Amino acid sequence: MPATASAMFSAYASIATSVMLVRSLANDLIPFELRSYLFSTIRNLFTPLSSNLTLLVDEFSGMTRNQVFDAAETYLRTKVGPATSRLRISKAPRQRSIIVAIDEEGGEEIDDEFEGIRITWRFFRTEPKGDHDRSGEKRLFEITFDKKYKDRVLGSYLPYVLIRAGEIKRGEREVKLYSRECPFGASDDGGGGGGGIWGSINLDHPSTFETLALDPEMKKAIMEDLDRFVRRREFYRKVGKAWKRGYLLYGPPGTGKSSLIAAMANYLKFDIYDLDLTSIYSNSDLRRVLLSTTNRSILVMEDIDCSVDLQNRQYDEGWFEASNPKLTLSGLLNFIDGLWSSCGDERIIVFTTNHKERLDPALLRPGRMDMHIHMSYCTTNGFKTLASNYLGINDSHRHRLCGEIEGLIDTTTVTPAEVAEELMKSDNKDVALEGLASFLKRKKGEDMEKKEKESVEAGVVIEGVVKFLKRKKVESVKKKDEEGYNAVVALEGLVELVKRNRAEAKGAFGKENTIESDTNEVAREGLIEPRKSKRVRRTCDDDVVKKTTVRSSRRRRSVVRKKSKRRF
Ligand SMILES: Nc1ncnc2c1ncn2[C@@H]1O[C@H](COP(=O)(O)OP(=O)(O)OP(=O)(O)O)[C@@H](O)[C@H]1O
Repeated sequence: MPATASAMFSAYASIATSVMLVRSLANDLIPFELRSYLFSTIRNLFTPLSSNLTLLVDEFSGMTRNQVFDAAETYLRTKVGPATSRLRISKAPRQRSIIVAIDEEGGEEIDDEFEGIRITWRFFRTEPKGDHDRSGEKRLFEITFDKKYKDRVLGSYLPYVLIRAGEIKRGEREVKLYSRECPFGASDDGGGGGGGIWGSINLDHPSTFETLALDPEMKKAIMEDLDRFVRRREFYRKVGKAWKRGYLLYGPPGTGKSSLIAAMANYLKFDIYDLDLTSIYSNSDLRRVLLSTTNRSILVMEDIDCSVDLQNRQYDEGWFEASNPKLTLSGLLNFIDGLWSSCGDERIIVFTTNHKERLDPALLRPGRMDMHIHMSYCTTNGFKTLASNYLGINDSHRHRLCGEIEGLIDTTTVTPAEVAEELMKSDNKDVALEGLASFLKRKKGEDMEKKEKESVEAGVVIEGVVKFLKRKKVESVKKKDEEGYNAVVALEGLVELVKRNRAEAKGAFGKENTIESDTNEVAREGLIEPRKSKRVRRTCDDDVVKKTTVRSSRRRRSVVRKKSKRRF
């Protein structure tokens, strides 16, 4: 027995030595490529041929996220079948619905079928290979299917997964409100929007176009404008314009500017980036912050007239800007319609102001802010919407006080916020509407008192001017001073004009909601035919004054010329 064991051991030793010798000879004599080929041929001889093909989907593609991976995560949530044994659920604070996802740890397999092709998805992770491996843990999906369907899976199935994932995301999407001063510091969804510069929370603002107290025509116009904007990707590309749109919302405080922005975001499911310009110190700061916003978003700059002193355009250009890297108007304009504006798609920019007249004309120039929306004091239509929202009162169930209230609203400067406040005071319709009616009567009294006071003050000033002019006219006639006389007559004309405008303005409250758009731009956008285009402009008190001024001063000049000829 021992002799046999020793013989076996020596035979094994000599075989092992020969194998090692052959191997080292093969390594030395046969090139690497030929060796691999031989080994794989031998291996294939003993392995049954697989009819399956496996695709690997990494989480990252270079430095950026792999869109197929992200789409698969979303898509597979809807593919949970009877074979699935573990699911992962989550809900971030303020998120409305529970998110169900496949369990990444359990190596779950999910079967899917597409046009008769059976496809199996499997999720797995790869651990870093030792301390030297800097790539860290990797997350992957494995997609397995019959090889013969390779083209259909790559050409039809995967694009379908991408589209479906987009639809699912849009359907369950929560609108986010991003702010640089967000108390949560980072996005509460763990999502990457904002690149760390912005923090976000879910936008819980319930405002919608249905709840907004606005003129129905104006609501329709804004909604149509938004719809047209989002479906015009190809149009913007064709005409060589950045895919963005600017809205200027102006009007007194409490007329619904912020509510309209929330309604727009809820309607389009666009995130809101709320930018406080006072926290921006330089143009490069602005550029950095704006570049970290995402597509399909609304960038809001509220109270633009008081945010920063953007009036001094003469200092913006040239050496001054280079030596003072502060935030300037030109820096801002560059983002609205300069080269930087083309960075990103489907962007909406909204400026709000309580004082449009204080804005630099450069900001208002056509093409900068595409739509100027006047948010007015409450109108009858506005009241009807609020009464329906707050008390469930509508035209078929009109309250006895509605007529009186509508009459009062027409002649009072009251904001929708004030009306809403009164309507909220009681659930009882009688009590709430009686409260509103007496509030409006009080307000109307105050309005009239204020107007009367202003009118008396202005009247005193005008009378003083009239007396002064009469004296001067007599003096210039005595001195035969034709130039002085003409000047006095011209000034008299102006005084008359002011008087007339005051009378006109007394009747007008400027209460209609209006939209102004540059009609060339409107024509370009295909809203109206170019030949019918004209500047759409109505109802602002200032406009009434401006138009009258132009017309009347022309008339006045000819009257002055005739009169002075007659006199001398
Ligand atoms: N047009 C409106 N339709 C419905 N509700 C409105 C409207 N305007 C104001 N409100 C109500 O008044 C509140 C304040 O309005 P909002 O903040 O939108 O006004 P704003 O014009 O943005 O004011 P500010 O200029 O002071 O920011 C809102 O929460 C809403 O309840």
